[in-house]
Amino acid sequence: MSTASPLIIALDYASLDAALCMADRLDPARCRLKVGKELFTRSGPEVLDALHGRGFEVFLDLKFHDIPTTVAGAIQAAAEQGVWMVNVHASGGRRMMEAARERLERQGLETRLIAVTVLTSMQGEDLVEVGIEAPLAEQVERLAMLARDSGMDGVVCSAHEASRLDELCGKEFLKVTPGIRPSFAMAGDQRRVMTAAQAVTAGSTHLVVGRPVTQAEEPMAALAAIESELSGG
Ligand SMILES: O=C(O)c1cc(=O)[nH]c(=O)n1[C@@H]1O[C@H](COP(=O)(O)O)[C@@H](O)[C@H]1O
Repeated sequence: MSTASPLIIALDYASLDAALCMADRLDPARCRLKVGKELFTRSGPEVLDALHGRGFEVFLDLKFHDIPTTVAGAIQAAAEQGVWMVNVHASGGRRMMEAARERLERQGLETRLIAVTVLTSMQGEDLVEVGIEAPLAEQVERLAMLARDSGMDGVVCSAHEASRLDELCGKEFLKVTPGIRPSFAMAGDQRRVMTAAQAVTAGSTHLVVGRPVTQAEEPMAALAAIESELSGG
């Protein structure tokens, strides 16, 4: 099932059963789901079949970062499982991203391909520690433009950078933003956070939401509260 909702719920669980339990409480007409490293490493492709079978579109978030041939092969493998979106780290560089794009095109695969700029858990001082002296916003812009020029459909960025990336890369370029904290939720380990409504106003095209929905007593009620924030309610 295809949905017009910008919401992507992160199924960050340690077991297939726990992930499917949550999926069964959500509605594929009102959100997409994200499968990340922990769940996929434990369950393998079985989780993708199970979620597709329930009608969900899936963002497979494995953030590949390796030599170009290895990443191109991994992206092909992901796309052949029928996922809606996959990602790489933009810091893997132009040749890596171009190889991934080329492989999808050669195989006629339509999975959306995006690149992570700077993780939303990072701040300027974290970048300095890994040898990047540029201000965080500048580093995000640099990686987003490199991603666009290397054929990516969009980027993962925080909502704080979305409006600038709208100007630089255009509206069509996807801005997938984690670090969404509805007015009722805690920031936790996230550093660059915004509410869903603020993020969409800033130019985010898709919003990744994990714990504010998955740890809510009533996940669909939490999702409905976010929808209501989005529609100005
Ligand atoms: O690629 C991602 O999805 C991602 C990139 C990023 O910069 N920051 C980030 O938090 N994420 C993911 O977004 C989700 C956020 O979950 P919550 O913090 O629980 O809402 C997690 O699954 C993270 O792995």
